[in-house]
Amino acid sequence: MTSKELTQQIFKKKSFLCVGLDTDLEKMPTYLLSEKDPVFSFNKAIIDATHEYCVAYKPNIAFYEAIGVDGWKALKKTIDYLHSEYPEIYTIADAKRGDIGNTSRMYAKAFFEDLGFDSITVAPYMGKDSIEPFLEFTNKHTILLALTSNEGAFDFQTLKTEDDLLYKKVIQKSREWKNSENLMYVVGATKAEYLSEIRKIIPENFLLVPGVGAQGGSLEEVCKYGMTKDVGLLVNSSRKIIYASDSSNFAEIAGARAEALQRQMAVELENITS
Ligand SMILES: O=c1ccn([C@@H]2O[C@H](COP(=O)(O)O)[C@@H](O)[C@H]2O)c(=O)[nH]1
Repeated sequence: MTSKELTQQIFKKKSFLCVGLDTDLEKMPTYLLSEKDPVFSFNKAIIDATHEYCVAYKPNIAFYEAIGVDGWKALKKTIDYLHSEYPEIYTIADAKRGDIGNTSRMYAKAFFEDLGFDSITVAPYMGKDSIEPFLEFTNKHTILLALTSNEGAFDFQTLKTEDDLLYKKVIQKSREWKNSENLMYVVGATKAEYLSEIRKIIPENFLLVPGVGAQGGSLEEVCKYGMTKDVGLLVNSSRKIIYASDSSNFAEIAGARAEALQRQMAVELENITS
């Protein structure tokens, strides 16, 4: 999916919500555990109940890898289900990959070609040749970790270099890479006050913003500092939506949580269209 098509979906659905599919056998309703594929059953129920209110889903690959082959099968079934039932939905593999170029190319093939995700998150630490293999893919996005939502982001990302903070250097440098128009960036909602500075460097790129919900980030602050005239935001919430309840109507309650966030987003979108 292109950025333009994603923006069209955002205005159509009045939502820039991304629902995180961080599916954990220990957190889902226990009655699902007797199903043949509990991870897929849970994901399907969440997707069916929330798809009206969001434009993207972001399975975090760690949750699938953690349960081995069954996890990979459930991930594949989930992405195939999205492609067949809701092809207008944007998909993000939150995999945080990146390696020497030869290996990065294999990661890119796995997530873009085999699984068919629209985008993947990558770590910038290994530099240009570790990211460019991902950027070669047409109509696919590579989402670079810029300023993450966790406390440890301050260990390295905000270190002063001779001319700028490290995370800003990462963003600036990435703009020189081949096919850099295919880049998006991760900026944590818990770091919303940094967004105006970030927008000075990348006024137009999409930002994937995790951290609203369980991590306490504010949607209003993210919009105030990070929203562009074309929106330019995908705001993710995982646990607060998918584990809103562990009763038999968990999906309905997740749907209500997603709808509540979508309504706040519709108000924010009014501000840029009126
Ligand atoms: O900076 C980052 C980068 C990625 N994440 C991921 O997003 C979700 C957030 O989940 P919540 O339950 O809404 O807190 C999760 O998959 C993280 O690994 C992030 O939080 N921060």
